[in-house]
Amino acid sequence: MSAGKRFREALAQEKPLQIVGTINAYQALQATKVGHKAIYLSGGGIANASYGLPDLGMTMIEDVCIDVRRITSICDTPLIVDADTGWGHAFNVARTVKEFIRSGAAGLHIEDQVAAKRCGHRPNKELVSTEEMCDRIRAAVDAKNELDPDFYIIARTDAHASEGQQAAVDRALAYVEAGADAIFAEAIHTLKEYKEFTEKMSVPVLANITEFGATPMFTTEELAEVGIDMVLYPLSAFRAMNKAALAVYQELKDKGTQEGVLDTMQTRMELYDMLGYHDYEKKMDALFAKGKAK
Ligand SMILES: C[C@](O)(C(=O)O)[C@H](CC(=O)O)C(=O)O
Ligand SMILES: [Mg+2]
Repeated sequence: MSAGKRFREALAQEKPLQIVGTINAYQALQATKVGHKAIYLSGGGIANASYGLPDLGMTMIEDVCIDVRRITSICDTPLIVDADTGWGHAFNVARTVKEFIRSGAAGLHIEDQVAAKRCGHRPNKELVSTEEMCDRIRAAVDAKNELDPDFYIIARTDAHASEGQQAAVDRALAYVEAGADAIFAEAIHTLKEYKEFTEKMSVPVLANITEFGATPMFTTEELAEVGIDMVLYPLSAFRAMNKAALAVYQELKDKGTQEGVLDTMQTRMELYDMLGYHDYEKKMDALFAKGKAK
């Protein structure tokens, strides 16, 4: 079953479908173990974690594909990937889609910002025209139909901040018309506004419940009531990991021992269990010369 198909099955099973950010392959395993049915690779997260850069459109397609492959090679949970602005004109967008599919992704979101993009929750975002964004979507749909027709194309509009709610809804309607499978309404402020989206769209709508941004932390229950189909938590675990790591570095520097932060750490056994370490070890002992010699 293609990754796109697996994502569509997950979407049919859970409403709203929680899509949780997994910054690397290990986190993908952890999210899956907990029972999450869909995972996400954040563009901001790749820029921050893999390159130490801000989320300002500085990473490129291959930078992203490297991280996509790392996750999909070890984890079957369908992965939605942040394609930012798609890295160029329509032909580039088509390549982006094909490379994502070849890398094992289940879907992507592509946004209507200019190439010099910003995080969706920061001021002064600039958008391309509705026509140019529709070209991006048409190119994406055309490309996925060649490789995986179930690959899921989510059109993100950042228009709410600069053009207002009505313009954002109008743009989203045009994006659906252009062939988007779903709409990502970015940086929305109220449940009422989400409801306007879900009532007007003939396709599923995604709410991005990222922390410390423009959108309050609405619960899945509240979002379900206004018809939201997918809820994204792009960087929640990443932010927590960062804070935990900083505390460990600080503790080592200050105290000369990690004793005081040991209870914040996953144990060796917990780590190994997640990785199936012991199964690998058994295989090693059974199959390979070095193991047999012991
Ligand atoms: C979803 C997002 O595009 C991402 O890259 O994860 C970001 C998330 C964030 O910065 O909190 C965005 O909303 O622009
Ligand atoms: Mg992003």
